Amino acid sequence: MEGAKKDIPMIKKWLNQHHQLYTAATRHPFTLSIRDGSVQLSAFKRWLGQDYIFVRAFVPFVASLLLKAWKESDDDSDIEVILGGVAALNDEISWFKREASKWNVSLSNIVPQKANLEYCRFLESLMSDDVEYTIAVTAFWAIEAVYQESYAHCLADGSKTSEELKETCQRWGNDDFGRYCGSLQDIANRRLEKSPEDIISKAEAIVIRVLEYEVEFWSMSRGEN
Ligand SMILES: Cc1ncc(CNC=O)c(N)n1
Repeated sequence: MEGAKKDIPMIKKWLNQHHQLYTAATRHPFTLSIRDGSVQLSAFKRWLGQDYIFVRAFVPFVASLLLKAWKESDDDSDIEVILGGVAALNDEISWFKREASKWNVSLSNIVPQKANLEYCRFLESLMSDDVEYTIAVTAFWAIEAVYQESYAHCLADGSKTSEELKETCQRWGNDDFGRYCGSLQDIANRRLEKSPEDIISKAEAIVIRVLEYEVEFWSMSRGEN
């Protein structure tokens, strides 16, 4: 395990090892249906309302991550990258409100579904002071990367995404968001490289859980659970 393998960034190794699960999250039937134009409006609206709830819970998670970065990071630029994520979320919340009114979705009386509640509870567990910065920033990368990959694919060659859903896909599928996810991946890899084995395996387990929660979230949007 020492030597040759050391030069391969940790996240790259994990994405190879867990390729099937990563593909399940980033090429899910829900986003594939957006891409091929067959998505049901009811499913899209369900996703929109549920994701608004998720994003509201994501804000305090990112705030807790900022705090961890400030206390534990060895590189000042981490704060700036994460702060970019906060700025995007600020925009995103306004966008959800506009998009919801466009589709006649009421955001005030949405009942969070089981998969969403469980994912939000997981986020909350990561906000604890006991969770190391390295673990939390790796989880953050995974959460953002699934949306980036999923929605970029809806805009890539051969997509038949309807005009009215392109803006949604752009939100996470645009090149800036892609570069931002790349910066998060670099941060996570840099931290993991300096981490002891127990932190590395904890981070890997967390990434797997994020991917599983994302799969469940997409399936929930299709009304499957
Ligand atoms: C369920 C889920 N996962 C990731 C994201 C993307 N991050 C922030 O918007 C999201 N909106 N929803």
